Formats: sequence, structure tokens, C-alpha cells
Amino acid sequence: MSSGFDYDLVIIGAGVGGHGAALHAVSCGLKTAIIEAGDMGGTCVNRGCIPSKALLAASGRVRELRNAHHLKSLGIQIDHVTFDRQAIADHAGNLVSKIQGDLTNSLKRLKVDIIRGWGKIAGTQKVTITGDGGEKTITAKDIILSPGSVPFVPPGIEVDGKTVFTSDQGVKLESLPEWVAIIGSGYIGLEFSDVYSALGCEITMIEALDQLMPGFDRDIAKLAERVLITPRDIETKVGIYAKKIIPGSPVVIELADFKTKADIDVIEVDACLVATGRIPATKNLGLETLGIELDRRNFIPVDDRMAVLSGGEVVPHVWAIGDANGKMMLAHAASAQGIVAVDNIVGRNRVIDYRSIPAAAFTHPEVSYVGLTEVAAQELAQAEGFEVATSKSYFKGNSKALAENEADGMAKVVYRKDTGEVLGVHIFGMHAADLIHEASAAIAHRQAVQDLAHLVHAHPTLSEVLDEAYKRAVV
Ligand SMILES: Cc1cc2nc3c(=O)[nH]c(=O)nc-3n(C[C@H](O)[C@H](O)[C@H](O)COP(=O)(O)OP(=O)(O)OC[C@H]3O[C@@H](n4cnc5c(N)ncnc54)[C@H](O)[C@@H]3O)c2cc1C
Ligand SMILES: NC(=O)c1ccc[n+]([C@@H]2O[C@H](COP(=O)([O-])OP(=O)(O)OC[C@H]3O[C@@H](n4cnc5c(N)ncnc54)[C@H](O)[C@@H]3O)[C@@H](O)[C@H]2O)c1
Repeated sequence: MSSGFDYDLVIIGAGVGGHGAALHAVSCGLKTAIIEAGDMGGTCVNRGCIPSKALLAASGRVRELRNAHHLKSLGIQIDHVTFDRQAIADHAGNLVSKIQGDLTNSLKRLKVDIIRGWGKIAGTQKVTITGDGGEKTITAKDIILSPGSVPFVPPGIEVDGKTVFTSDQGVKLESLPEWVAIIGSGYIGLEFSDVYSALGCEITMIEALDQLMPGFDRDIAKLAERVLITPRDIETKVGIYAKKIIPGSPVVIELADFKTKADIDVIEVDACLVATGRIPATKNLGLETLGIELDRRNFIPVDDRMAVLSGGEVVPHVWAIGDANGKMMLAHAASAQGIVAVDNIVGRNRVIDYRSIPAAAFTHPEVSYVGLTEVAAQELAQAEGFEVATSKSYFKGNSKALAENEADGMAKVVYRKDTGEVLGVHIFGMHAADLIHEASAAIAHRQAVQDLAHLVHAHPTLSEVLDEAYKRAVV
């Protein structure tokens, strides 16, 4: 233990970011405490990745077993597939309990002190915790802030948690509305449309920007739309935003043109999922005691070592990781940042490499990517004076995908024309979320398509889609 301090490290927030930081801190020999005011495991475990993936797993199976045409092409006939909504919801709930328990036990096993209550910076190397037992103050050599994020609900939208709700309630699958509006076509909108459409709901998807899935590479988003949206019971309204939403039966949604703000239509639906992004949970953290100011979107400013910045200068002994710094709002990014912060605390100078961190939407089929989109690569190319090239390969040319009769999909590699360095890889298709890691490793090592095209892939595997894209880049 550091002389004079209660702990070497105190972490505020026991989400996946805080958890990852705590495990690494113990392995580095730091006496560590973690403070949690709500559910151990935070968003990912309780209201995010875990329950949503359980719902996607069950509903995906229903979709597959109800696809008579696909099954018939494989020589299989299944007459009647039924499901029990509550049992699917229970599968998600049980998984949450299990993983929450595992995460808590892993901290206890490593002798991380778990302190329940609201944590707040109370001065240099000092934190107060307000909980059931009143308030107490502890000291620590270093403090990691990991308070995470909450759903963003745009002005004009009223959430009652029953008929108009966010993913916080959506993951509980308390009902299956006949007609559900989904506001937003980002990760949450896409994943929930996959669940709801598989379980027989009719969907209206409303996206304010002028294209669906605006955060994804254009070629991939276009193909994903052709497979995930167009053939399903999903009506889309693009370039249109939900100006006002009134909960009830029915839910009333006033739609307006996003650019002109002119009123367009009023629709009435059975329920509405608001999936319009997330905002940092950075209020009431006592940041002002150290003169730390949030950025204009209320994220905690950090450098690539995860050190908190104030007016561009490092604030000694304070670090911020995960959704609260807004750099990359993903579970694995949060824990990777936690590890980087701890490494810097113990004097190993390390920075995070966002370009090599992959992301995926767990739809059926999946979407994944790592690195830059083609548009972002072109912008970088203009700034740095190089040319960008791309190569594509298709699942319909892949023997394994054809054997599965699941040939919708594409891999796209974005690379530097001069050196061949891979800048980004985007995949849409079966098991895309698993296939992306080979590309992630390549980008982490800044490898070139010329080298990657020589790697031998097992045949027949879906990985050969990426192999083919690299080979096409060098012919
Ligand atoms: C529906 C949904 C699905 C998702 N699916 C995926 C996915 O498949 N893959 C993926 O990578 N990401 C996914 N995400 C994103 C992922 O959940 C987040 O990126 C991740 O949870 C961020 O972790 P964190 O530790 O930064 O914050 P959080 O998980 O939000 O944890 C922060 C914790 O800090 C606590 N806290 C806050 N302030 C204080 C305080 N002052 N004192 C004490 N405790 C405090 C909170 O109670 C909370 O438990 C999903 C998100 C949602 C909503
Ligand atoms: N598989 C995963 O990794 C995964 C899954 C779910 C969530 N997440 C994380 O959670 C975050 C939040 O997800 P999300 O889908 O809510 O956000 P998002 O930022 O991915 O998408 C929000 C979408 O809503 C649109 N929008 C915003 N306001 C609108 C309005 N008033 N009317 C119509 N459209 C509007 C935006 O243009 C955008 O396309 C993600 O950024 C991601 O970091 C990750």
C-alpha cells in the first residue's frame, strides 16, 4: 500500500470499465477499492450487451427455424415453431444474474474492496462515498472515474417506461407490441429491430439523418439495409425525426423533416423504443473540486493515456475511462482503457490504439468493423497526402457460406495505395463479429495487404472471405 493512503487506487463505477481496471490493478499489486451506487456490472451486464445478446440469440433461433424456405433448401422441414415471450425474457434475466454474480465474485476473490454508495471526488487524492451507512471519506494515490452513460432522450419525447421506453426497459422484453416504432437506426435500433421482427412485430424505424445506419461504412450499410431491413416487416422513415412522442394507448408520434423542421405526419403505434444515443453520467462527481471541466457534450476530457485533462493540462492522479470519456462507447473499449490507465499509474507508459478496436452489431447476419470507414480514410488521405484503395469480396463466393446457404454478405478492406497498410475492414455477413478479429490484429500491427495476402486460411471457412479480399487487393 502507498504510504499514507487508504488505497493505491479507487475506482468510481463498477461497470465493465471499472471491473477491467480493478482486475488489472490487482495483478499489478495495487491495493484497490471500487465504488458502485447501482447494479454491479453497470450498463453492459445489466441493461446492455448481455441481456440484448440473450434476446438476439433466442429470437435469432426463432427466425432461423421459421424460415421454411431456407430450411427446405437444406432438406429440412419444420411445421410449426412457437415461442414463449416470458421464457425468452427469463433467459436474458437469468444470464444477467449469472454474469453479475461472476463479476462480483471475481472482484471479491482478488480482494478488491467493493464499497456500495455514490462516489465523489472530495479534493486531491480524496473520495467521499455516500451510502446507506452515511458518508465516509477515503484517500487513494490514484482515482479512476468510470461512471458510464445513460440513454439520451431528445427533447419533446416523453418516456413512461411502458409504452415509450429506452433500451433500459426494452431488454426486459415485458411485451411484444404488434406495431412498434423504433427511433434511431444505430446499434440499438438495429439490434432491437432484429429481435422484434423475428418475434413477429411490425416496425416503423425513424432515422433523423438522411441515411439508415449513418455510423457504418456506406457499402456495408447499403447491403445491410437490403438484407436486414427491406425484406422484413420494417417500414423506414429517413431524414425525419420524432419531434414529439406522447406515451399511452396508442402512442402518438409527431414527425417532422429533420432539415426544414416542417411537420410531416402523425403516427399512432402500440409502443415506441427510443434509441437515439447515450450521454455520459458525469454529473455530481465532484470534478469542480479539482477544477476539472467537462467538454461541451459533458464527457470527461482525457488524453490517450486516460489521464484527465483540465484546460489541456494533465490533472495529476485522476484518470477517466469508458463511456464517460466518449472516445469509443463500447464495453471492450472501456475495459481496454481501464488497463491502459492502470499501466500508466504503475509507470508503464502506454497509449490506447482506437484504430485497432473492433465493433459489431449482433444482428442476423452480423455487421462488424475495425478502423476507418472509406470516407474517414479519404479525409485522412487528403490531410496526409496519400491515396486510398479498397477491395471487396463476397460471401456468395465462399464455399462455407454456400454450404450453410447463408451467402448474403461482403468484406471490404480499406488500405493505403502506396504502402498497402490496412486502414479499415468492414464485414457484413454470417459470424462477422468473430471474423473481424483477424483484421483487428492486422491493424494493431499496421500490416499491409501484401503481407496479409500470403497468410494461409483453413478451407472451407468463412475466414476465407477476408483472405480473398486481401488477395484481390494485391492482384
Ligand atoms: C442495449 C445496449 C447494448 C449494448 N451492447 C453492447 C455490445 O454488444 N458490445 C459492446 O461492446 N457494448 C455494448 N453496449 C455498450 C456498453 O454497454 C457500454 O459501452 C459499457 O457498458 C460502458 O462501460 P462503463 O464501465 O464505461 O460504464 P457503465 O457500464 O455504464 O458502468 C458505470 C457504472 O458506474 C456506476 N456509477 C456512476 N456514477 C457513480 C458514482 N458517482 N458512484 C458510484 N457509482 C457510480 C453506475 O451505476 C454504473 O454501474 C451496449 C449498450 C446498450 C445500452
Ligand atoms: N453491439 C454493440 O456494440 C452495441 C449495441 C448497442 C449499443 N451500443 C452502444 O450504445 C450506444 C448507443 O446506441 P444507440 O443505437 O442508441 O446510438 P447510436 O448513436 O448508435 O444511434 C442513434 C441513432 O439515432 C438517430 N437519432 C438521434 N436522434 C433522433 C431523433 N430525434 N429522431 C430520429 N433519429 C434520431 C441518430 O442519427 C443515430 O443514427 C452506441 O453508440 C454504442 O456505443 C453498442
